[in-house]
Amino acid sequence: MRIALVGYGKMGKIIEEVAQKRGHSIVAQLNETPTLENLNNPDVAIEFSNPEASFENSRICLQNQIPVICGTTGWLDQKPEIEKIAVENNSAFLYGSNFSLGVNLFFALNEKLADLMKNFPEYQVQLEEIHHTHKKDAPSGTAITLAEGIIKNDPRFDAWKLEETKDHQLGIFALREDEVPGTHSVFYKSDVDEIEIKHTAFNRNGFALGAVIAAEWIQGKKGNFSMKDVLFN
Ligand SMILES: NC(=O)C1=CN([C@@H]2O[C@H](COP(=O)(O)OP(=O)(O)OC[C@H]3O[C@@H](n4cnc5c(N)ncnc54)[C@H](OP(=O)(O)O)[C@@H]3O)[C@@H](O)[C@H]2O)C=CC1
Ligand SMILES: O=C(O)C1=N[C@H](C(=O)O)C[C@H](O)C1
Repeated sequence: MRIALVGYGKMGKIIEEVAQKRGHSIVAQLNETPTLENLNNPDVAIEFSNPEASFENSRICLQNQIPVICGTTGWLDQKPEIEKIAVENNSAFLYGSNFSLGVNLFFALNEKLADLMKNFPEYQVQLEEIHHTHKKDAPSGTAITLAEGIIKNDPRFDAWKLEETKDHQLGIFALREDEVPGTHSVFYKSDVDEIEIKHTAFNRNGFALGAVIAAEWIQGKKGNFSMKDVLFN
């Protein structure tokens, strides 16, 4: 497979290593807006750039019928629009707030736990994410997906907010520490005890492998997808 890396920073470089080990060719390493020329005729674009650039990068690829695997977080208000562009151009788009297998299993566990806990209001729910100090967005995309998973299953909540849980708003503490690759916890705390589920990434390799597996999976497909389609269907 010919892969264009749109965003060649910390993630782009690890994705390159993983993709080459799996026999793929890297045909573009871009830290600028993609064009038909600099994309160099890829089978897929893997987009890990920054919140300001991501929508435009995906738009350009999709309008040229290049499928996009997008891992950039912090631009989600524009997701419905990019999904419309994917369909209108008969192309394919897959967004994942987190591409690691472990986190996608954690997402499923989080939803099951939220469904179980919805009948026990004595437990206060709180989310926490910890990331490296270079991270541009807060809360993390992964924490937002976790919050959405709880809101979907527990009618006590209808929105998320930064900081502490209050009334119908589920709280997310976003902490920034040194070089932490990504740690996410969900706490259910009562007066007498606490239940905690936690995912800790040791490095970025799991995110990169998931993105390459998604790029392999999307070949020949049309429409909008998520990692649930790749891993669990
Ligand atoms: N979904 C997932 O599993 C994961 C998602 N992420 C997300 O991926 C994104 C990137 O993370 P990370 O690699 O750590 O960040 P980095 O800052 O290390 O890399 C981002 C790269 O994008 C480049 N860039 C800047 N402007 C553009 C543009 N217009 N078009 C293309 N590239 C551009 C930057 O170049 P320059 O430095 O020259 O500005 C930089 O090299 C973040 O949003 C992060 O949250 C991260 C890990 C896992
Ligand atoms: O910026 C990062 O590094 C990460 N971003 C993603 C997010 O916002 O959830 C995924 C992972 O946690 C690392």
